[in-house]
Amino acid sequence: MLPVKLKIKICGMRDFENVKNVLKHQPDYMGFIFYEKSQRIVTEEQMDKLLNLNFGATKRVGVFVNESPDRIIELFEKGYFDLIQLHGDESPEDIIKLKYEGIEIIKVFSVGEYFDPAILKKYEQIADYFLFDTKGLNPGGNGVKFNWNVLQGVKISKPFFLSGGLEVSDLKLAQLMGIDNMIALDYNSKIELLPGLKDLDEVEKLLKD
Ligand SMILES: O=C(O)c1ccccc1N[C@@H]1O[C@H](COP(=O)(O)O)[C@@H](O)[C@H]1O
Repeated sequence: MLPVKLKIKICGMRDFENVKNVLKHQPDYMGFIFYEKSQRIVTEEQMDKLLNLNFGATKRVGVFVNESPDRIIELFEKGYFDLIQLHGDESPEDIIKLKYEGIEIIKVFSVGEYFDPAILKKYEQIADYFLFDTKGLNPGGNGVKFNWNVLQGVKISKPFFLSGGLEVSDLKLAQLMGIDNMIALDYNSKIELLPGLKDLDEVEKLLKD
C-alpha cells in the first residue's frame, strides 16, 4: 500500500515572529488556543497583531474547551479563525448554534486504553471533522501519545485529525499505517522550545516536501 499524504496542523501558536516563520513553511492548519488554563493561551491583543500577517492557504483554527457559543461567535466575527476545534464536553445543541453561524467544526475525542466508537454517533451530522487526542490530566496538550491501534477497525465516518504527543518521526509511521479517513496530523508540545514557541528546525523537517 502506498503511504497516504497527510495534512499538517501546527497548534498552540501566539508569538508574532514565530508565527511568521512557521508560515514560511505553509502548514495546512495553524491552531490558536483560547483556553484560559492553557500554557499556550493566545490573547486578543496577540491575535489582533497576527491579523496583519498573510496566512495564504494556511487555515486558522481556534481551539476551545467548554467555551460559550456566544463568546466563540464574537471571536469568529473578529476574524481570528476559519474553523474551530472543540476539546470539551460541548453539547450537540451548542455545536449546532455555531454551525448556524457558518463555522466549521473539528470535534475532539479523548482516547484512553480503549475507545467506544458509540460516542461518535451524536456528532456525526454536525461536526465537519473529528480529532482524536490522548485522554490525560488536561483537556489537551498532554504531550502523550495513545495507542493508535485502538482506532484500527473502528468505523470513523468523518475525515479526522490524529493528535496527542506527536513527534516529527510519527509522520512516516502514520502515513504507513493509513487509518481510513485520517487526513491530518496535529503537532503541538513535542515540537516546542517553550510553551507556545515552536522549534523551527522541527517545523522545517515536518513540512520540507
Ligand atoms: O495545548 C494545550 O495547552 C491545549 C489546551 C487545551 C486544549 C487543547 C490543547 N492543545 C491541543 O491538544 C492536542 C494535543 O497536544 P499535544 O501534542 O499532546 O501537546 C492538540 O490538538 C493541541 O491542539
